[in-house]
Amino acid sequence: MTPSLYDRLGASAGIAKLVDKLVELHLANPVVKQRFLPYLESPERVGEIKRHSCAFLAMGTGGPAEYAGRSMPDTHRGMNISDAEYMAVIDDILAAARACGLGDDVQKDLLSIAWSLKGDIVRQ
Ligand code: HEM
Repeated sequence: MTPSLYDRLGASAGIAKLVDKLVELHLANPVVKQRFLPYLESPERVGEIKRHSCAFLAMGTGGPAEYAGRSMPDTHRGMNISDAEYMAVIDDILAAARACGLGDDVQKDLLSIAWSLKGDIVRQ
């Protein structure tokens, strides 16, 4: 039996590393960095967003976590996120996975989760 995506991501420690890398890449990505730079002024909010993102990913990949953050449409409502921004975030997800040494199978599974959420996030 194939291990769950949660286990292939390296369980909670692997997911925390992936989310840290992802935030680092978003802050350097010219297409989306303006969305995230203002949060650097509230480090406690950055910590909360990271915790929520870890729980969201753990919950969606077969892990034990309970996600206590807002729904994806509620989180991204009013941001008017474009297709180009969505693609940039997907590029960062795959680059973060590669930087964390995660293999092609994991990248493919992350990509399909990301695509399945597109309608909840773009132009909400
Ligand atoms: C697969 C795509 C995406 C997923 C799974 C995702 C997931 C999340 C999650 C779990 C949070 C934390 C929610 C909370 O703390 O309550 C969040 C926050 C956020 N996301 Fe996304 N997101 C995605 C795409 C995007 C895109 C394309 C953008 C814009 C370029 C974006 C911008 C933001 C911002 C600015 C926040 C902070 C919102 C706030 O708390 O004020 N996200 N996202």
